[in-house]
Amino acid sequence: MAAHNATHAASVTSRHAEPGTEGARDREIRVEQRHLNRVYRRLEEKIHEAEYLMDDAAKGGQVGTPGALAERDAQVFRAGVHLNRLNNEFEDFLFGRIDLLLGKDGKRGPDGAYTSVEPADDAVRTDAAGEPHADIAETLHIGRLGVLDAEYTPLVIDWRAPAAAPFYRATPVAPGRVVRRRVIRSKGRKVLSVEDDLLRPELTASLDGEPLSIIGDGALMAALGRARGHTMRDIVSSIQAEQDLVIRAPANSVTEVEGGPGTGKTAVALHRAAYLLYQDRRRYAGGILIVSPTPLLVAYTEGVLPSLGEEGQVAIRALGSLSEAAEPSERGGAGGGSGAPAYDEPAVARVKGSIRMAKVLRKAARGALTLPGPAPLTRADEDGDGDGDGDGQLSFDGLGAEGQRAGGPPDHLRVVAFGARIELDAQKLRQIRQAVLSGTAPVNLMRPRARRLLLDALWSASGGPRRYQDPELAAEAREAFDEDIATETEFTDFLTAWWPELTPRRVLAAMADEKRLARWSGAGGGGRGRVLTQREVRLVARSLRRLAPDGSGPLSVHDVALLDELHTLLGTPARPRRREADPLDQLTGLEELSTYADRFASRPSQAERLERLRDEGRTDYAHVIVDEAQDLTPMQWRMVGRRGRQATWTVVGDPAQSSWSDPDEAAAARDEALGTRPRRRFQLTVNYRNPAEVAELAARVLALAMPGTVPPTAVRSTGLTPRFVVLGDDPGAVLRAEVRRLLAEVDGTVGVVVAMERRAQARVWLAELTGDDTDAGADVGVGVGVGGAGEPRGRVVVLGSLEAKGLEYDATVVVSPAEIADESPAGLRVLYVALTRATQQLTVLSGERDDPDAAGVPDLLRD
Ligand SMILES: Nc1ncnc2c1ncn2[C@@H]1O[C@H](COP(=O)(O)OP(=O)(O)OP(=O)(O)O)[C@@H](O)[C@H]1O
Repeated sequence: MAAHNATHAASVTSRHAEPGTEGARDREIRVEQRHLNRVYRRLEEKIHEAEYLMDDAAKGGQVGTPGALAERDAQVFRAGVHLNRLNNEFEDFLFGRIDLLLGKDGKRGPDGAYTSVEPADDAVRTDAAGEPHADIAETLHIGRLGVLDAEYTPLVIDWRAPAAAPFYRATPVAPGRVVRRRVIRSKGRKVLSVEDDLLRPELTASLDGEPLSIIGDGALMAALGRARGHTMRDIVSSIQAEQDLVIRAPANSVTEVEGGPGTGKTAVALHRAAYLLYQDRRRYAGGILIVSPTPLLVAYTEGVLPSLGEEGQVAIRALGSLSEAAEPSERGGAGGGSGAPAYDEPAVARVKGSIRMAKVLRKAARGALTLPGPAPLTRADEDGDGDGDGDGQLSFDGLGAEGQRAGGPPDHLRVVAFGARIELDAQKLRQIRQAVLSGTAPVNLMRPRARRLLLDALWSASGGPRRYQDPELAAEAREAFDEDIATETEFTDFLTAWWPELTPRRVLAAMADEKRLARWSGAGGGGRGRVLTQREVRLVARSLRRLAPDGSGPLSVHDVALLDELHTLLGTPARPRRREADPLDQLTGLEELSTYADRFASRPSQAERLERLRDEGRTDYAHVIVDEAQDLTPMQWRMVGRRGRQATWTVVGDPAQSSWSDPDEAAAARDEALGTRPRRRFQLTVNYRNPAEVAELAARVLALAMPGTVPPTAVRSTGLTPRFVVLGDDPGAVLRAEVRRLLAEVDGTVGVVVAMERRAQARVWLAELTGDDTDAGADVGVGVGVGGAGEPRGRVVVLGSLEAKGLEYDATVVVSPAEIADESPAGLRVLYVALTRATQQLTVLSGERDDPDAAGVPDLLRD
């Protein structure tokens, strides 16, 4: 067995020899290299084993008893998963090591490591001169996956295993058994460097008879100082104690995490997903949803889970892509567009996000049954061309001619049954509709009830009930009557037009009509009970004019929550399943002849399964993680809440960064979504992103935005105070010069944050640096101006203030704080977000509106 996990006997008295010298460093790197070599040799053995198993299983899969085949099936699956994971080339596969004192009770866990957190009473001895000494009893290496040697001794402990927790939790104040914590940086199979933290500086410790070396100043600072790219890195080698508590918190009920900018909330949320999967893979595989505010943040963070070995297990979705109701509908016409490229101004967003919209939509979903053309989809339209050519022209043999002429639903039903004419007039039809709508079922699912009530009414009108005294005879006659009428195309066509199948997009588009929306929001009567004011009605209706009548067209992120609500209110009628016709199938049951190996080969990958779940409109996730939770509007909370009715939750956010103007309304909707589940609250207090100089400036805005809120403590300082520059007469040139200067100063990215309304202009100003040729007049949608690879293209990003959420850049230029602050009632908090994006340097550019002083410091940022 390897020495790395052995109990070391020798005792040593000297303190750390040659601490931090090159000789000691090289020696320690060689030590770790030897261990890494062993790990890779073992991984290669495992890969060969897995390949052999797969091969063997494929050959043997066609014979054997059902039990043996099922067992073989399971083996193959396990081997496949293992092989897949081992084949992933991880950078920093092995990244940590802890050297520990003997555990209190000497017990070991299933992974071979001592389980006790506290050291044994005799782990530390005192020499004659009163100096404490200790022997390192156990050394554990920590990595992205657990690796055991042939004797089941851990070569690497999975970072999520209980035995790895001391690597993250130990502090000099509460070191437990940890004497030395080491972060190992490697690339591929080569160890590049080691950085140590000494957690028991009071001890003289020895390992295998040698003094314990301490190299470097700790890994955290090294990690924080590195240049940023366009994707987030995992923090697995330097998770801090307060973060680790959140990551490993038990997943029952709701885990709420608050913390200021840069405290690692997003990082913690992602690592928590990986931890939960490790903890209980069966429960969580494919069933964790991470909700992010913007597609930019999704793109920024989606590489983290694969780097933690969790590819395809977790769905990360932007709020604008969460609802299938926003997908271009199969039958609802072309040009639907997915995602959320349109932008709603704050005043519009405020109304669309408000909980009051739930009431409006309830009315809209019902009111839309009487919409005029272009008509709803009907059977005549099931050719899928979506042109509605059958609608409005349905001929009911004189049925409802008036309604048809007006382009609305028929208001008149006339049928011939048992040789007699029977009619239902507009008033009767209205009554029936109201009776149906008094139910609570989704509107599209009410059609069967509507059909039944129509038949009841026709039966009554035919005089049927009066004609038969004998109940049995009456029942028989009624059955025959129903069958007669219900099979008439006149009747079925009438029903399709009178109770059309509505799509969420079509109903949303119908809200672009101001008068109609006023009716649906009770604003027509100018008084009591109205849900939206006339002004709000106008704002919403105007914003929806970008949609075609069938609802195709660009959506804003706020529209998506409305569509999702409508989807719930309308429901999807069950359709008969289409089955690929294969006559042999039914005759012989041939599909049973496929082998287990065949079925394994055609087994969908995790990613495919996840995609399929999404296509099926999965709404029952086992765990939902909400990032930037402070920004969800009440309507978005309802949408997210529907995806986690039975779930446990992790909710991370920072109220001080909220761009939503009515926090109380959002809090109520959040409570509704999370239900009465008990909550566990955590607070993160250290800012790992911003240097102290940047954090100090941002704190001035925080004091204005949320007086009394304590900002997180910045963990490092760069000595570079923020720069202030006045935009002057040629703002484009000033901005370009500043961006060029910063590109020369930092190795990584430069983010330029402007007011939402200024995005197009800023893109033009910076086109020569970003390689973006969008013209100024265009609606820039999600507005990223990232060019291709190379210098400086690909390093400069232009963002609207609301898009900067969650992102970070080596250097940030914030253009006109006043413009950003004035854009919405939550503008100061949005400005706070903009000012907290930089990891190295910050420049603030001021226009006239900022009222800069002689040093160029804008009014809002002065002391
Ligand atoms: N323990 C850590 N070790 C190394 N880097 C860390 C650690 N914790 C956080 N960071 C880094 O700090 C930066 C900020 O982290 P993150 O984006 O998760 O913070 P946040 O709280 O979500 O910020 P915001 O509220 O502004 O979105 C990231 O670059 C992250 O990698």
